[in-house]
Amino acid sequence: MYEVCVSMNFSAAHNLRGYQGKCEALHGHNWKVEVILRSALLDKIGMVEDFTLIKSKLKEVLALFDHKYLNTLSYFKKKNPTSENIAKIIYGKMKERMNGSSVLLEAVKVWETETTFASYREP
Ligand SMILES: Nc1nc2c(c(=O)[nH]1)N=C([C@H](O)[C@H](O)COP(=O)(O)OP(=O)(O)OP(=O)(O)O)CN2
Ligand SMILES: [Zn+2]
Repeated sequence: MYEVCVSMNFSAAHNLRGYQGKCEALHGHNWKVEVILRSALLDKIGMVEDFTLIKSKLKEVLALFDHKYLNTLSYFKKKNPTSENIAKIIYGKMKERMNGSSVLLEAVKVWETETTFASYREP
């Protein structure tokens, strides 16, 4: 089985409603997002999928969040903008853009700090 991964950053502000602690207040992060694709087969030029293509899709998706106050976006009106929820939204948006591909979208990892990440994959 082959895996490829593309990572990219976005910067945004958020606050976590109902959080008992400092994260309830408005603050920001430079999130790092990793998108991991998996395939048993390679295409005829030896790739799972071209990094360039994955990067352009991910860039489009992360533009939804970059330099935004996440709590004001429709996705986070009811749900908190946690790394878990962000990972699931990015997963869905990447999946839409991979429609028809034989390659599996294995997981999306969202690093909030250098030492903490949340990931989402389909069951
Ligand atoms: N499971 C999750 N836990 C937390 C999330 C999350 O998205 N998922 N988010 C936060 C806050 O966003 C918070 O800003 C992160 O705080 P923390 O990890 O404490 O980050 P710091 O850089 O401030 O770390 P220090 O070690 O305190 O300097 C919290 N939890
Ligand atoms: Zn935070």
